[in-house]
Amino acid sequence: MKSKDSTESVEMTLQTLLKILDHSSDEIFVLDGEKRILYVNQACERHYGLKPTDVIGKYNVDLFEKGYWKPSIVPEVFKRKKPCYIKQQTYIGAELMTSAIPILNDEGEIELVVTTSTEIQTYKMLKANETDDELKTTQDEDEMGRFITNSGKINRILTFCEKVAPTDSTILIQGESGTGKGVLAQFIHRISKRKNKPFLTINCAAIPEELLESELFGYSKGAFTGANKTGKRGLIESADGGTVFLDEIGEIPLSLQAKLLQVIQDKQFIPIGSSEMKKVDIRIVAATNQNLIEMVNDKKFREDLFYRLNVIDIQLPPLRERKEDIIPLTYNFLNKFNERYHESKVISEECLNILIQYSWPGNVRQLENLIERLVLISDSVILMADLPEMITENVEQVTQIALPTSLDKALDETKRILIRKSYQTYKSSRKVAKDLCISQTKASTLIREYCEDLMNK
Ligand SMILES: Nc1ncnc2c1ncn2[C@@H]1O[C@H](COP(=O)(O)OP(=O)(O)OP(=O)(O)O)[C@@H](O)[C@H]1O
Repeated sequence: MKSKDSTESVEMTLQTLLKILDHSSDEIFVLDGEKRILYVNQACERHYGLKPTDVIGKYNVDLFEKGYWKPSIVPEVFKRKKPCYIKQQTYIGAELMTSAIPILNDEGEIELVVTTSTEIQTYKMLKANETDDELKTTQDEDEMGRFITNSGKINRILTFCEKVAPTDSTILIQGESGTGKGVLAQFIHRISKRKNKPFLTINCAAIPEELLESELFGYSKGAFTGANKTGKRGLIESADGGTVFLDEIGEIPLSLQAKLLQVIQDKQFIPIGSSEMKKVDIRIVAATNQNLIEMVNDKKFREDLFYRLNVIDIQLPPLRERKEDIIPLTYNFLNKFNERYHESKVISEECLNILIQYSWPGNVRQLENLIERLVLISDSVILMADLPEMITENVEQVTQIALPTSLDKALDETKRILIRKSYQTYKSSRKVAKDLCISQTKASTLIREYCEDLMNK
């Protein structure tokens, strides 16, 4: 009797087995002999910001070429047909120790490769002799210009940046606050031929008007009372050969705009108090969350400067218009703050669902700040209850799709959420149709079906 009980207790269904694999802290990744991905467990989401369903069935090389991880262990294991070990870095910031074990068939050909990846951070946290400073420097260097995204829109922008980065054209990045304009500027610098020269940033809104000129252009000795006796190089001169990122360019006073125009047009300027013209070789990337055209119309921004800055214009969409980025960014920040605070917090699926639904008025910066706070205040698993009310009160109740019981139900729920959100914003079937790229007839039918309670509000 006793032995039957114990046999029963170890009997496992496929579902139980999959559940066990999904709860492994390590990533398990299985390839077939054609290097196609047969299986990956949930850890995949933590490491690459991709759901297992986005990965299974794809060829390994296709994901590798998109840059989700580097380097690849697969060519080596297929070549050697022996277990291989490697250190990898994923594009959302996880560092992995990966082993790949080949399983051979009777002919000695590779039938399967089972790859297991462990986060190195777990070991780093145990290494008491490693100083915080050491950790931070390597991390900060790695992070510079890494633009985390899973969005088609952003990927098109990054491809465009790859085309324009090698030129010296001035670039204007427009987008709401916190969308990543600064990160994009660094990305452009990092892939340009100026990458080994300085990348210097100045926030035109953060420096008082009277100091901005000397910060940008510097001054000669004795230029004004209180000035440094030896004079001072400005940011533009210090960045010679590199890139100057002028953040919040809309705030630059009219009085300085002509001088900036001269730098862009003629690559030269005169420091305060000097009579000597200085030559510089810089590329300017500017950013703003203001409507510069309106400012030009209101005579607050010089038209000639606007056209000079706007040679290449990039519009960075807000986070609510690229919700596919929420998961990879969340895991990226989770990795970053877990490492910074020596924690190993994980996030629950219901919590992730709420983050996806929220509209993020403060964009990526708001998400980053929230994840930092959650890493500090939550227990080992970040739960919905840890989220601030401001977020939970402003999302649709979607917990029921966290674990959908069927594909139809999940699709129906997604449709309901999208249509209600769009209708609440636009209140017209024509605009909803445009917003969701469907016909107006279809929009009207869906509004009647899902938004009855909102129609007379
Ligand atoms: N795609 C991204 N990948 C990783 N981090 C990002 C990304 N986008 C933004 N961030 C992070 O979000 C924060 C805000 O980004 P950033 O300062 O570049 O935004 P911004 O649009 O320049 O904001 P502002 O207009 O207020 O200056 C930064 O800490 C940045 O590291």
